[in-house]
Amino acid sequence: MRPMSTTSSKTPLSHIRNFSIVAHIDHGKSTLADRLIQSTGGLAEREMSEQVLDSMDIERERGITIKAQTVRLHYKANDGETYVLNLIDTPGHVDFAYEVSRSLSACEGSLLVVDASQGVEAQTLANVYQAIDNNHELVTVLNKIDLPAAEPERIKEQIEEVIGIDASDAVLISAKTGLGIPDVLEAIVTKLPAPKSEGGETAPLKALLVDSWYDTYLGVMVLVRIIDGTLKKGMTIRMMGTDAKYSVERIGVLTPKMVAMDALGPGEIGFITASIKEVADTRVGDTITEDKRPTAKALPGFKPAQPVVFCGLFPVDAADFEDLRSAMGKLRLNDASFSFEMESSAALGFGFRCGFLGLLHLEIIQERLEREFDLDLIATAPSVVYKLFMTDGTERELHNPADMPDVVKIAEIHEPWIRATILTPDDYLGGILKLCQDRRGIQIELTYVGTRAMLTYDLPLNEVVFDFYDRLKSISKGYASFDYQITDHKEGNLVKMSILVNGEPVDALSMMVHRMAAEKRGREMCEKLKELIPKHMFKIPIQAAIGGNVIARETISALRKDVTAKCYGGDATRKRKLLEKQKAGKKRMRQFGKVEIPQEAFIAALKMGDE
Ligand SMILES: Nc1nc2c(ncn2[C@@H]2O[C@H](COP(=O)(O)OP(=O)(O)OP(=O)(O)O)[C@@H](O)[C@H]2O)c(=O)[nH]1
Repeated sequence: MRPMSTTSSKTPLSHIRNFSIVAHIDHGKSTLADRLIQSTGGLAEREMSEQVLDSMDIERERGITIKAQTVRLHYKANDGETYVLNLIDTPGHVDFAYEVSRSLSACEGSLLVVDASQGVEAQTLANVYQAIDNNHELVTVLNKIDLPAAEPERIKEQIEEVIGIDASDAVLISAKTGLGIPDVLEAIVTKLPAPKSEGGETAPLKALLVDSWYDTYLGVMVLVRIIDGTLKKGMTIRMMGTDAKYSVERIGVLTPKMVAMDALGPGEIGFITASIKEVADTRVGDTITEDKRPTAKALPGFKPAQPVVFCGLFPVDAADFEDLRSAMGKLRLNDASFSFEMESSAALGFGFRCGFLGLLHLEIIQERLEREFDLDLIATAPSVVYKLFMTDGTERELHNPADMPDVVKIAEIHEPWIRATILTPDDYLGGILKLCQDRRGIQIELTYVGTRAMLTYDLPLNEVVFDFYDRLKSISKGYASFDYQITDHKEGNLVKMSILVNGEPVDALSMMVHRMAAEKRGREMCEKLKELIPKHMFKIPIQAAIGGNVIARETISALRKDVTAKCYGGDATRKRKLLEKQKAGKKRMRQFGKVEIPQEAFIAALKMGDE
């Protein structure tokens, strides 16, 4: 007898649909996914947490999806047949484009969700093109038609014009009220193709390793998509990329609750556990086969996601160093794209040099370390990866401005460039053009989508990692959308700018800048630091320098001995306030030689204002 929790497997291919949802952030992907789960009975209403698919707290708070997950739904269609629908969730943010692409490769179709009041945005484009690249069939879904501002007919035209796909039969829904959800389910069955399998269920096993994560109870879990053959419990599998062998312990699907299975057949998606020690032992994109009867040819693999932004993370309190190391180790268990190695800074002591997929990824990790592990951290200026071509013919990568070799030994410095797509209401176009121009951007294209401008710019990533996105949002009052991809490395006239406080270089503030922008940036940094560093008993010079050349300078004047002297003794409240202010200022300071620098000064100094 089989245990009760086990479901029999191997749905015929014709009755399987594997799909993703692609959308711009906030267009309602998670709300729609919840509705689909709810209306197919995957979870009883009371079990629905607000957003079932976004399982991590921070994701929920920020309303973004980070880790791709999957659910298996059972749907009885109008033709009377019951279908298995596998939804693979994809992250919506530009930093995680790589995860989007690997999730898409496990399915045959996508729901393209567009907010019927907002229309096509930058990430709609980026994500839909990725789906098209993966040969996906698309079902267009216009969401939020309950909103008075919804204009489904206009948005249909816009989709046809901008994306170039037929949107005449788009499904109109409100994921919020549930309107139109049955039509979405029906469209998934009738418009998206069933998976294909050349070999069928008796062929040698060929499965795609889609994702892996660490579960506290079950250990490493691997999400697989079966292409050919049958994956069974107890089978000895081999990962063709790493040549590692494992015995399959558990097979299951997420509904979204875990349900055990005996086997998975062609076209199916599920997870396995196999006593794999670390997530790092699994390689996303790898082909899984049966050890004793392997498939002849592996699937084309993915290239691993490369960190593109690096920064140093240091504990404010040196005693927290070991805690920081262990917290980072824990986060890495589930996030192989986050890397770290020990670093020591003259200014900040011991910490870690960390690599991230992008700025949002950096922020999320920093926030999780501070919140979940209760650590106070100082982050240094984010840096992109530069390629250094040395005069002796060798090539090396520079992740940290502090490691910059002697300039006379460098022949050329190359920096990464991106191609950015920006969609904005016409009113803000002027401001955005100026921002792109100030950041060394090269305009590639400017077209119109209705009343909105669509801009394509090539920009050095170095100019984007600081606060480009924040600036873009503030210039456009939040209306502009932005997406990018890294294109190539190009030679740049780059120099390392150091900041000296009271004659001592503060290594955590040094950064790579373009020669032409160095003076302006140096001046801004000095001015900001002048505001942010409290007065001391002596004069403090603040200087920006390239090599031995000082390019900007400010001086913080010396403090009068008694801060309350000006109060003439009379006003007691004012006196107390001043003293309190002074006391508060003592918190989270770092000592640099004789000077104390408040932590906020680092963060603020690294965000350069344009105006
Ligand atoms: N009025 C209205 N609001 C909706 C509808 N669908 C979603 N929303 C709201 O739109 C916001 C964004 O919805 P989400 O489902 O979180 O968007 P998302 O696309 O999953 O966002 P990411 O997870 O960041 O990719 C939420 O505040 C939803 O409540 C709808 O049909 N009508």
